Amino acid sequence: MTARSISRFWEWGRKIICVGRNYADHAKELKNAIPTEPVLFLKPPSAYVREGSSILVPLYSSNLHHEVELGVVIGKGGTAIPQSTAMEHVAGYALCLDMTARDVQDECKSKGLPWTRAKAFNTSCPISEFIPKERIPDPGNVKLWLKVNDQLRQNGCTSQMIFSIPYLISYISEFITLEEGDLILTGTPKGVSAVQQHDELQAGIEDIVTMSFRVDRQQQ
Ligand SMILES: O=C(O)/C=C/C(=O)CC(=O)C(=O)O
Ligand SMILES: [Mg+2]
Repeated sequence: MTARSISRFWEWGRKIICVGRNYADHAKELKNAIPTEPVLFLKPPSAYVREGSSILVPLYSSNLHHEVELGVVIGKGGTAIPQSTAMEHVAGYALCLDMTARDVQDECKSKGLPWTRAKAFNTSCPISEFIPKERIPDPGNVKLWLKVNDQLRQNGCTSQMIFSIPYLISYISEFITLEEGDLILTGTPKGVSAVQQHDELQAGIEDIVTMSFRVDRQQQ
């Protein structure tokens, strides 16, 4: 039996913990208040989709949005991790999209319901290859971009995050034990917008990684 490798963390079936409203410019574009503590939600491992497969617009949505985000891959688990040692728990990173059925999310928000149908559907978490930790020495200062059909829509920097990666690891692990293979999505900068069937999405982290996905509609 071959040993499993963290470089294929998406196969491990571990948690995907997402941080929302972590960039003031994105919170403002959706007319949300700037949070005073992290806003969290979860996606299941069935949300993962890799390059070569399509992002599927759920049958029940007509307003699917892209959100480009830096993902943090946990290499060493822990509970109540102090900020001072939080980065020792990081194995590496991945470029991620937090695909969001915005129409469904708006409906959930207006009814005071959870965002699960808007955020956790199959293919709602496209990811790049695994990026070893050494390749991003300062994850708090890297540029993220996303194009739709060659048009730049998002162009932000992780230095704009309200809550830093060490803070998020410490905050989350106070009440959710982090495990090897978990992924934390750290929120999106401004520029989110709708995608349509047959669109081509391209995203990148500086010259470190790029990825491409096609959008299709879920079949009946
Ligand atoms: O509150 C809203 O209207 C929307 C929030 C999000 O979708 C949060 C994120 O996922 C994010 O900021 O990355
Ligand atoms: Mg997001």
